This record gives sequence, structure tokens and C-alpha cells, in this order.
Amino acid sequence: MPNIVEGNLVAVGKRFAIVAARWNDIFSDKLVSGACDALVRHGVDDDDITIFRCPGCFELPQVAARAAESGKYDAIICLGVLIRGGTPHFDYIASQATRGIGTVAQDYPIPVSYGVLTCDNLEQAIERSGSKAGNKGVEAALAALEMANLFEQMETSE
Ligand SMILES: Nc1c(NC[C@H](O)[C@H](O)[C@H](O)CO)[nH]c(=O)[nH]c1=O
Ligand SMILES: CC(=O)[C@@H](O)COP(=O)(O)O
Repeated sequence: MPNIVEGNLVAVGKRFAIVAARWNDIFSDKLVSGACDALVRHGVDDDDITIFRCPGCFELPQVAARAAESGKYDAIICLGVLIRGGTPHFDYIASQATRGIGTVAQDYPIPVSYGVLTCDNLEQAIERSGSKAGNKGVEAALAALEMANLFEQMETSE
């Protein structure tokens, strides 16, 4: 039987940074509350969750990098809501925010999870921020928690 190294979903003393864009805050606030609720329900202490709010998704990577650089967190959760408008602006922000978050994940030795909604319309945002399609903030928080534990397992198994 091969050795399987994986992270569980029990948080003991793990510290999380939530980096969340304010744009479309009727939805992004729901992603934040979903993420916080998921972490607390899995044993994370309220005091071990720090929420950074930035203007929009374009700024997410900059803040995530600063949080990673600080060394204060075991994982970073990036949240935002992009809703397509009438120009290509959406595409540029979505691609840059995604690229930037991925770069932070690669440049720093801590997990960075992705909870950015990229929606064509309001209904898609409604569905993905706590209704029929779930809450992407919850998903991103649980991914960050699992990855933080996986990284810890990898360190001890090396
Ligand atoms: N249209 C959306 C934006 N636009 C703002 C940019 O993210 C950025 O804050 C601005 O260009 C200043 O640098 N941001 C979102 O998060 N969601 C949108 O739908
Ligand atoms: C995602 C956006 O940047 C978008 O909301 C901007 O709308 P528009 O393309 O109509 O300027």
C-alpha cells in the first residue's frame, strides 16, 4: 500500500489571513462570512483569523504577498467578486488577479487559496455566494485549511 500524505480538516493553532476585495460587497461580504464560519467550525480560533480588505480583485495579489511576507500566517485565503460589465475590463482584472494570486502561491512557502467569483451576471454571483451553488468562500477556506495541514504533514514526513 503506497504512503498517502494528506491534510485533514482539523485546525489546531493555525493562523489564517483572509484577503478580500470590497467591490460587489453584497456578495464578497458573504464569501468572507462563509470563510470565517467554515474555519471556526473546524476549530480555528477567532483570534487566529485576520481579515484584510482591499478595494478590488486587482489588489488581492499585492495584499496576499504582504501577508505571506510577514510570516504571521499558516495560510492565505483570497476572496473577491468580479461581475462582467460592458467592456473587456473584466477579462483584464480577472486574468491579472488570478495570475497574481498564483504567483504569490508559488513565491511563498505557505498555501494560498482562490475564492474569486468571475461572473457574467448578478444571478451567478448570488448562486455562488451562499445559495444554490454553495459559497466559494467556504470552499476556499476549507482548501486553505487542508493545505496548511498538508504542508505540516509534508514537513514532518520529510
Ligand atoms: N469591476 C470590478 C473591480 N474593479 C476594480 C479593480 O479590481 C481595482 O480595484 C481598480 O481597477 C483600482 O485598481 N473589482 C472587483 O473586485 N470586482 C469587479 O467587478
Ligand atoms: C469587472 C469590471 O471591471 C466591470 O464591472 C467594469 O464594468 P465595465 O466593463 O462596464 O466598465
